[in-house]
Amino acid sequence: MTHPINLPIHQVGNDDVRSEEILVTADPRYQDDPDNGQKTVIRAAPEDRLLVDAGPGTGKTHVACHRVASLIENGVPASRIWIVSFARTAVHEIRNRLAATLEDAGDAESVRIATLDSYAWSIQSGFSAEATLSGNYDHNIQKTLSKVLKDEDVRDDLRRTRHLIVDEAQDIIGPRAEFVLAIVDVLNAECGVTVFADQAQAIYGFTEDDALSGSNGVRLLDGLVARGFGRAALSQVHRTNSPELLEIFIGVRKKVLDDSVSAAKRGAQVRGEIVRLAHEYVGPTKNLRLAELSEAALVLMRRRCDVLIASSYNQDVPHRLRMSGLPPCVPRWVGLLFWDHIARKLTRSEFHIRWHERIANGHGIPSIDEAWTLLFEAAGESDTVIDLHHLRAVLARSNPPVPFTSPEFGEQGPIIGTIHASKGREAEEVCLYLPPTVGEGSNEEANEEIRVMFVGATRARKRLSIGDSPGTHSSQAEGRVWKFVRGGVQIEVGRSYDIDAEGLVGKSAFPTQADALEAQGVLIKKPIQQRLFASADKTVGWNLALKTRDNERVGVLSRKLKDDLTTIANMSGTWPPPSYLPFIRSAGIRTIAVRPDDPRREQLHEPWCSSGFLLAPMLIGFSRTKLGDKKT
Ligand SMILES: Nc1ncnc2c1ncn2[C@@H]1O[C@H](COP(=O)(O)OP(=O)(O)OP(=O)(O)O)[C@@H](O)[C@H]1O
Repeated sequence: MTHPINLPIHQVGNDDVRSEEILVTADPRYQDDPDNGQKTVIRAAPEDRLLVDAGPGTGKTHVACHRVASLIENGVPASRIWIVSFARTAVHEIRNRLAATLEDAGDAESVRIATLDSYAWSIQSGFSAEATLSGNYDHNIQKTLSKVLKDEDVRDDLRRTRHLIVDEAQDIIGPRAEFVLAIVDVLNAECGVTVFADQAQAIYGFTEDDALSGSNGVRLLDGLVARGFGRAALSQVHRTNSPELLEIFIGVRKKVLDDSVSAAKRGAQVRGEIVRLAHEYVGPTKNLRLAELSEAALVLMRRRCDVLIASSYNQDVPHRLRMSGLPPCVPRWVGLLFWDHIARKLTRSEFHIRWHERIANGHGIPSIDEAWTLLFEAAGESDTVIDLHHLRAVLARSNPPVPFTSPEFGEQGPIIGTIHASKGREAEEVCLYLPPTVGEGSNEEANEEIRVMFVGATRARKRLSIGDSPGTHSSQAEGRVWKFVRGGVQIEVGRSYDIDAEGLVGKSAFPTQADALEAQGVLIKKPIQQRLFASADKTVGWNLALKTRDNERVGVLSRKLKDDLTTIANMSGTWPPPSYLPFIRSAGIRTIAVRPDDPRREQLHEPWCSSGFLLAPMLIGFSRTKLGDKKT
C-alpha cells in the first residue's frame, strides 16, 4: 500500500522569527578571560576540595568548564572527572560549553556529565545485573545510597574518580544530600571536589505550585562545611552591565541572605528594593501586552496558574510557555520526515531526498547535516543507516534526549514561564510579576518565597520590569490547575497526556484513514491557531472532540482529561462535569513517536500504525466554561 504525500509540507520553516532568548551556548564572550575570583577556582590544585559561593550571573558554568580544562592540563584523565548538575537542560548546556572550551574533542566526550539522578542510576546499574529503575527517583537515590555505603565494588570504583564537580549544590537536600556526602566520604584523598552554590537561589520546593516540599533534614552545604571544605567566591557579575541590575544581583542578595532580619520584614524589604531598582513598573497581569515585547523577552510568574492567566489574556499573540506539566516538544521536522516511512531502516540518501522534498530552512530547523547527526547519535546503525524503530523508542520516552526537544512550548513569540522552570537561564529583557506580599507563612515558606523572587529578578541581562500578579486562588485536580470564575470555572488544557496518538490518528477518533489524513493536514497547514474548542461527542464515546473554529475535527482529547473534568466536578460539588472547553490554542506542532512495541499502535490508522510518527498540536488553554448544577 502506498501513501501519497499530499500534506502541505513546505511551511516548516519560518524565517520571520528573529532572535529569541539569549542562549548562552553561542555567546562569543566565552573567549573572555576569567576574572580573578574565577581564576582562583579554575587554577586550584586538582585535589583541592572547594565550596564556591557564587551569586547569580557570576559564571558558574563558565568556571566549571575552565576548571575541567585546567584539571586535564594538570594530568587528570578526562574520563575520571564527573560533573553533576541538577537539571537535564543544565547538563546539556555544560556538555555544549565544554566542547567549546576543551581543545581535544575526545576529552570533551570523555568527561562524565550527569544529573544527580542519572549519576545515581549509573552507579547502581554499573554494578548490578538486576538493577531496575523503579521510576521513582527518590527510591533510586535511596537504593544507590545504600550501595555507596556498603558495596565494596561500588566503593572501589568511586575511588577511581579524580575530580567531582557539583553545580547548584544549594538545592541538594534530604536523601540526595546524604548520597553526595556518602560519595565525598568514599573518595580518595587525592580526588578533588569543586562545589558551586548560591544560598540566595536555593529553591527546595520542586514545583511551581508547592509552597515547599520539605527542606527538613540534611543539607549538602552544611555537610561540606562540616567536612572542612575550603571556601572560595565568585563575586564579579558578568550577566549584566546595568547599574540597577548589579545592585539587585549584589546588594539585594546580601539582604536576601541576612537572617538577622525576620523573614516577614526581609520579604517586604527585598520586594521593595526589586521594585525600586527595576527599570519599569508595568502594572497588573491584565495590562501585559505581549505584542509589544520582543522575542527576547521572558515574562516570569510565580505559579503555573499565573502563567495560564497571562497566556489567556494574550491568546491572540503568538508566544511560548515554559513550565512543568507540558509534553516534550520533539520538533515537527521529525514527524514531517517520517510519518509515512514504513520501512524500519532509513539510508542517508533516502533521508536526503525526504529532507529536500519536505523541509524548508527556517527558525528552529537544523541544517540537513545537523539533522542527520542528531538522528545518527540517537539511532544510527551504521554511518549511512538509521534504525527508525530505535529512534521511535528513544523519542517516545517521557524525557526524550535534550538535543531533540525544545525547552519551550510553542514555536514563536516571547516566553511566559514560571520562575522555577527558568532557574539557571537568562534573557535580555525580563518582566517579573510579583505576588502582592512576600514573606508570609511559616519562616521556611517565607524564606523560600524571598529566594524565588530573587531568582526571578536575576534572570535579566539588560532590562527588568516589574508587574503585580494578583495572587489568585486556584486548585489542582491531578496536577491540572483550575479555579472558580464568575459563571463557572477556568480549567487548564494542554497537559502532557491531554492528547495522544490515538486521539490524533486513531481508529476511534477518525472513522477512516482519509479523515485522519485530513486532520493532520489541517495541523500542518495551520500550526498556530486560536480559538480551538473541545466538546463532548457521542461518536467518540462522549470524549471531547477537538475542533477548529471552522468546525474541522483535528483530534479527540484523552480519556484522562475527561476523568480530570469529573474530578473537578466532584471537587466543586457540581454535576455533570463540564462538556465544552472553548478558547484552546495551538502554539505550533510537535512530533509524537510511538514505540514499535506499544500495543496501542494497533489502534492507529495506517501509515501511522507502521511508521510510528505523527504530528500533534501544542495545546495551550485556560478554558473558561460552565459548571453543572450543585449536587444535593
Ligand atoms: N569571565 C567572563 N567573561 C565574560 N563573560 C562571562 C565570564 N564568565 C561568565 N560570563 C557570562 O556571564 C553570564 C552568566 O554566566 P553563567 O550563566 O555561567 O552564570 P551562573 O553563575 O551560572 O548564573 P546563575 O546562578 O544566575 O544561573 C553568561 O552570559 C556568561 O557568558
